[in-house]
Amino acid sequence: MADTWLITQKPSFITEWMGLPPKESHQVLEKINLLLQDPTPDAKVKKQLKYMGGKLHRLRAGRYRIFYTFEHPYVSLLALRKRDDDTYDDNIDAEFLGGLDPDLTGGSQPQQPNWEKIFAPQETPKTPLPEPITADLLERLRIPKVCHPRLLPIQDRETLFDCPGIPDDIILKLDEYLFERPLIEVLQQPDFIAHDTADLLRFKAGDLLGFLLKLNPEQEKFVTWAANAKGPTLLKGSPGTGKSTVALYRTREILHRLKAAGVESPRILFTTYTNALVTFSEQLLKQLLGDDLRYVEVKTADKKIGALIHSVTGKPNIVDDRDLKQILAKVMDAVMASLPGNLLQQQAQRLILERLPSDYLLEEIGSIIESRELTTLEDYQATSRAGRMVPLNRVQRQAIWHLREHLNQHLAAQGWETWEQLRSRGAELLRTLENPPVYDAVIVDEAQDLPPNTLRFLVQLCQAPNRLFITADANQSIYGSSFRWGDVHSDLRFVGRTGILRTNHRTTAEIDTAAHHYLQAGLLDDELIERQYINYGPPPAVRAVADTAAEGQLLAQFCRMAAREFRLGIDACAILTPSERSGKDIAGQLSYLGLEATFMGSKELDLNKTGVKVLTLKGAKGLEFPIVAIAGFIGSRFPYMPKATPEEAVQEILTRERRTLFVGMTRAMRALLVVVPEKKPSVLLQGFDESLWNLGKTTA
Ligand SMILES: Nc1ncnc2c1ncn2[C@@H]1O[C@H](COP(=O)(O)OP(=O)(O)OP(=O)(O)O)[C@@H](O)[C@H]1O
Repeated sequence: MADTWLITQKPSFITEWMGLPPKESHQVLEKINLLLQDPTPDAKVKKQLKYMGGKLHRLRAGRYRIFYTFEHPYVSLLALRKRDDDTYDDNIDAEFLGGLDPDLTGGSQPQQPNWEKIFAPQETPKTPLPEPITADLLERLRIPKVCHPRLLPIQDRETLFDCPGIPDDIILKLDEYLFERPLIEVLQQPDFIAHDTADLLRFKAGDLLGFLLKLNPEQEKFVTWAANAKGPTLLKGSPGTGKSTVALYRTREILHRLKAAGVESPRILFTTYTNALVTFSEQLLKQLLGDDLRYVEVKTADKKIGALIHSVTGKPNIVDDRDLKQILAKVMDAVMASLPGNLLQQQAQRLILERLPSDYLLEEIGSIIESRELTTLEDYQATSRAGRMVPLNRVQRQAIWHLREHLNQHLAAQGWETWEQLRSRGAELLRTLENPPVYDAVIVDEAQDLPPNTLRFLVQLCQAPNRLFITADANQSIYGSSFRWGDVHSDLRFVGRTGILRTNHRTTAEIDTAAHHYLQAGLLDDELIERQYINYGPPPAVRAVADTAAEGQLLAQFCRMAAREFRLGIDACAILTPSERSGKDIAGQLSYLGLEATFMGSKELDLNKTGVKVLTLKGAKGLEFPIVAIAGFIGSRFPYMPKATPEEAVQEILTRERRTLFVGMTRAMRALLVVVPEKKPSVLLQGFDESLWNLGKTTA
């Protein structure tokens, strides 16, 4: 029996095909059908070329050439080119290749956009369009009619990019069709699966909304891996290796398995870390599952805990940070007056309570005692406090325990509780409920920041440990300093079921390498993992600015020029800031400079909004943007260091904030700029290695 072949295609291939006139479009499709019967070269219609180590092939379809590769079961459609002369076959023009080296099987890099050009643009000559924009073409590309009057008169590329009132995705689609993308850039695009040419036709007619991403082999493995084992599965990997993507596909796989096993209405919980990620993941799951999304609940763990407590014991009353600090100040006298032990011990306890700032004390109580559900002083004395850099001996821990008791009494008297206490109450409630509202499967994405009590809650929500799937990257942990699976739950033993993804699909090798080098000082997970890349580009850049006005100008120029240089729209740009205030200031400044920009708090995040998105560094967790600038440090207290913070705690804060910056850097897909203050930059904004970062002339 003949082999069965499936199609994968690049997004630019689809646009090129959709733009063809009907006759040619049909002809190309017929040729693809032939290709699916047998993609091997015949030296006539199908020919093997010398590029990509002999993997690149071309197929003739009238005046068009289809460039493809194949490896069973996939025929991968890369590009469609109109060529009139037949001499083209073996010696493809250099422009089409865009720097692809015939002798190399991989590792070729596209031409690098030039940073100096981005920061000091000169007037560029107009590039005429290779063919006119016609109503027919716009129809074929399914560009809405309202846009036609503005697009039809355009004759050059620069005017196309500056066309007011036309959404970026439309401009980019037209540009993609009109200007051939060099093959080396095409190769960096993801592959999408279309089972057959009928799928392509359905997509063209608007009956199919999108295609599924083709996973790489290691990702494919973890979609099904250990699904029938006894315990849970953990998937680790650096940023951008596709952990969340695999979690989504695993959800689909579990759903299919549950249905195949006769579960009529499966219930799956998919938890993400932030509200923004809930919206994002829901959209992706909708594409993947269609109507079956109704079997999956997407929520943050905190929402789930809050809802359960609300339904069983009534609405929780959470104390806010300011009130909590006030209560701490209020109870301190009574705490000092009632310290246990002999005089010497009391003196030592008094000293530590005076020495540690209130933030540190509250964090110790919240993230160590409450989050770990430590209920006795003995348990607290025995706990490892990993990641906390101020060492505390037995007597000092006793002081903190004593403080915690007073604090809790006071909170209880007011009918208040902290988030940490609420999470513990949620976990406890599940343990005691006769019929806990469990799920058939629980997927936990970005688990590295979940406190132990929350993880326990989620473990208990899952009917069977083998239906628990967790993704995590300890180096991206920014909320807590400590992260040890062993502390968490006996059901969280992953021995033999821990997978690691190595290929970064998001960030270019240059940005990711520079970000990891920057992180080195704050590394939590020192397991050496060899990283592999799909994308290459220019090194990230650092620029120093004297004041906020100069910063605004620089950011506006960077966003405009980088968007153009990378053939992306301004929508592709994000600016990440250390605080909401600096984010709002920058958004205001960019708007003043004529660039559409919106600050988005994590609750009002709308990734479909046009213009530059300005977010806090923490709010950007788990998200990604093609072009990223990290800015807003002038006049901001970054990193925030409470007064009189002891030296060891300073180190702890610096390490954590270094990870925050690392998370921000690794949100970038193609271009990254870090803007630092010229005067007195924090130590975290110094020491960028010039072999990895473009430091420019203006850098401190
Ligand atoms: N096989 C693939 N082919 C093409 N693109 C991919 C593939 N796998 C993942 N991607 C893309 O890479 C990007 C990063 O994926 P994803 O968000 O799943 O990574 P992650 O490991 O969860 O990252 P982080 O830990 O930073 O949140 C996404 O744009 C995703 O669509």
